[in-house]
Amino acid sequence: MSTVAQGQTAPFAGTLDVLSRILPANLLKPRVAIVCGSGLSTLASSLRDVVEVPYSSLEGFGKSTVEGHRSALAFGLIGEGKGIPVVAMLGRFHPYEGHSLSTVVYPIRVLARLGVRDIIITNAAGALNPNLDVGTIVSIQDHLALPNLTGFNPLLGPARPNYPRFLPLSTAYSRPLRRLVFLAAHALGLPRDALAEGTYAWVSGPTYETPAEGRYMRAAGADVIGMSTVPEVLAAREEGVNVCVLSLVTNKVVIPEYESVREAVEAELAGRTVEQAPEAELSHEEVLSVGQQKAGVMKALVAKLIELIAAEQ
Ligand SMILES: O=P(O)(O)O[C@@H]1C[C@H](O)[C@@H](CO)O1
Ligand code: HPA
Repeated sequence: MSTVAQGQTAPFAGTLDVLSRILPANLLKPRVAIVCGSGLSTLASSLRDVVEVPYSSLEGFGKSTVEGHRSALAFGLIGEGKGIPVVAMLGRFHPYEGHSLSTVVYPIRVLARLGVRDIIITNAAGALNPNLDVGTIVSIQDHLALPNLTGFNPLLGPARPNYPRFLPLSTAYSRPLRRLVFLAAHALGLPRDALAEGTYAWVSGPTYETPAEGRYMRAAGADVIGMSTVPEVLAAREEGVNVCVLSLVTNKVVIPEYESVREAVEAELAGRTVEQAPEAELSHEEVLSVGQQKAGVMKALVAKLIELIAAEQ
């Protein structure tokens, strides 16, 4: 198995050939794709007649090395009767794992070549917006990607025939799909505050934000923050696939008010005590455990959304 270096010709023909030999005809042309975020692989348990294909058998695919991410594609059906053919990525690649941006987005380009028209990209994210509680699902309507703006963008490279040189992103997050997300939540009877709308900030990780960085991204207009998704969105849009992103809030980003230690020490020396907020630290274990606990609602929402997408055809 080799991954895709920046600027290298991608091995699509080999990857598609392997899939065409493994998959039965009714699963070979998935209509919708799901990308499962951290702790969210169970989203694929809505699928029936599943055929799993390990990434290790697909040329160009990397290996997910992050806990909470598996390394396989799951092909299956959702819904009654003949069912809707769906493919789920049980694990994604992040640049912080050492993968090139070309490897990060390679599976998205393969899914587009299989015929996927709509992609539902999920992730675990921290809330910057203080009104968002842990467990809330945020339907993403826009993004803020400092890495893209400063030269870390998966679309960098020579112009290619049949691809736009300058991809517009003002409508990257499909309004028709966002409408269906809210209709799906309604159909499931979810409480109003279970689903919000907002802007996703992409950071490279693997460090979590400092308080100052959290304040900065919030002031810049982001509601949630995470280390994935945006490269996949760009590749999907470049391939002409409609994009829906759902973020599960797994934690509130630690943004304490600025606290002066000097004032605390001066108060202490003067015999006064000053209340200081307890210090808190985020861990990936916390992200995963919240993701796993709250995956049920996300799973129901994604399955209902796919049914509504199919019904609109
Ligand atoms: O793959 P996602 O974006 O769901 O994973 C999030 C971001 C980091 O990879 C990790 C941090 O805990 O979870
Ligand atoms: N910051 C960045 N990435 C994340 C977070 C966070 O708070 N939570 C889950 N992924």
